[in-house]
Amino acid sequence: MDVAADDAFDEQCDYLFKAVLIGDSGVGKTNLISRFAKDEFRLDSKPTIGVEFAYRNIKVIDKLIKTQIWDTAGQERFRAITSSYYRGALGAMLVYDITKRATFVNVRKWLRELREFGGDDMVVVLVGNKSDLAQSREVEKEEGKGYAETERLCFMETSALQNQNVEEAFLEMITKIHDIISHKSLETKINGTSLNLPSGKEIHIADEVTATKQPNYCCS
Ligand SMILES: Nc1nc2c(ncn2[C@@H]2O[C@H](COP(=O)(O)OP(=O)(O)OP(=O)(O)O)[C@@H](O)[C@H]2O)c(=O)[nH]1
Repeated sequence: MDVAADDAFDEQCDYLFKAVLIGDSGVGKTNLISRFAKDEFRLDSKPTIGVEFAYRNIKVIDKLIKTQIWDTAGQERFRAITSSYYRGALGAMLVYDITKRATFVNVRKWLRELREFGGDDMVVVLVGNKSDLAQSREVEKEEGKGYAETERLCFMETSALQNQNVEEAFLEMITKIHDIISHKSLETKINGTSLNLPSGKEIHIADEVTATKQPNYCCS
């Protein structure tokens, strides 16, 4: 999409979603985002410091959705303030490296943080990245999948390097968020309150969809 087309999309977009990536340092968060947002990959990428953003515009059914994707450092000393990182996020990708067991063990720690600071309706996708390095695998696919099922998360193995399942993982998350938003909008309309902003756009952030307490959505 060129800049003019991007501006036109902004004018017409129905939803703005915020999504965050979390996981240990070096698991490939930055490269997953740059693959999805710009179709780029860097073998020599440096650790993220603070927070970075990327955007991707897509159409889901009849709605134009702009997704703002937040990337922060896996390393504690470079991390942004946790509560503001999660604020307003409707989706999260929790990433581990299939060749480093410690990054999978730490998924539990990241999930605790996410459940403490994130919204209750947040769509969470557990991602085992670097599937191109299957010969050095330390976490079996079934183990990742099993853990995701236990915790009611979506699950996918990806390779940012080979561009495998990256689009699918992000689209799974965005489509699920869209489903929840559509459901909530319907509920709101039935209850007689409009979510429309003065501009006529329905810009959704977490506060508008966390009215009821529910567990995180899973892929079933
Ligand atoms: N083989 C392979 N290498 C990858 C893949 N994704 C990322 N990498 C490499 O892994 C290293 C770390 O990638 P990053 O994307 O910077 O990792 P990160 O999770 O953002 O790291 P922090 O910013 O420190 O939290 C880089 O050398 C990447 O080139 C992948 O799918 N396959």
